[in-house]
Amino acid sequence: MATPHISAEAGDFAPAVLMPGDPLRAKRIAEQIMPDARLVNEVRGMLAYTGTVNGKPLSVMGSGMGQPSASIYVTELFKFYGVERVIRVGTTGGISRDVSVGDVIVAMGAHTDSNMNQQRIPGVNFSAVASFNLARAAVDAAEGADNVHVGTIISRDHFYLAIEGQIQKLADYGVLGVDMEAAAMYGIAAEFGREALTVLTVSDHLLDGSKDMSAEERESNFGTALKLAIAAAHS
Ligand SMILES: O=P(O)(O)O[C@H]1O[C@H](CO)[C@@H](O)[C@H]1O
Ligand SMILES: O=c1cc[nH]c(=O)[nH]1
Repeated sequence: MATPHISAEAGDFAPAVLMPGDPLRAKRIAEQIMPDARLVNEVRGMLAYTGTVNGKPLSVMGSGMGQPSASIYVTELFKFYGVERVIRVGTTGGISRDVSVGDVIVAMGAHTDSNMNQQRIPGVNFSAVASFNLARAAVDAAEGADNVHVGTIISRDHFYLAIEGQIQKLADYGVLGVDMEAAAMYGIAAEFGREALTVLTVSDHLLDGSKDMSAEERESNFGTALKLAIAAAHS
């Protein structure tokens, strides 16, 4: 079997899939946590691996950047490969003054400026929320660490467009950070009755850029987020 974007065979994916935006980060994660990892997709360079962690099956696959790209892969994983859980493992720009570069955010809900979930239910502003069970497992695995925050983020379509006053207002509302995929992933999980969670490492801060990570650090500083994501995947 194959889909337009995934060439894996039926059964090639584990029930839980970790999804970083960058396919090369998927490769690094797979090599780091699964000595038995095997490549199951490379269509369009969107690398996916399946192996085991502590004897339990797990897959890792890139989602690409932005809600349309992530939506294609998450939909195909749920619809054609029987995947039950996706856990996004990504980077975020900090918004709240309570979060610092290097901290981790467990995203319970994702506001968005995108129209993707708006199209789902006529007349409804869809609430994009994480699986409570996955979030609880991730938070439990954090064991009260004070650099792990739980709350809302915003999934924006633009990476660069700055709208005057927007970030400050989001901070006023307690929004912890920004990414570009979570809201759509949560919407697709609701559509298919499956589970999704997003665990993000703060790579930069939109209100204070003095400690922002380098591009290289953004790709390698995700140890805590990975630990929480694996705990959620296997909960
Ligand atoms: O680090 P990843 O997972 O790619 O996540 C963030 O980084 C990308 C932008 O640089 C967007 O995909 C955003 O959501
Ligand atoms: O979407 C994102 C992700 C990381 N950092 C940002 O500033 N924005």
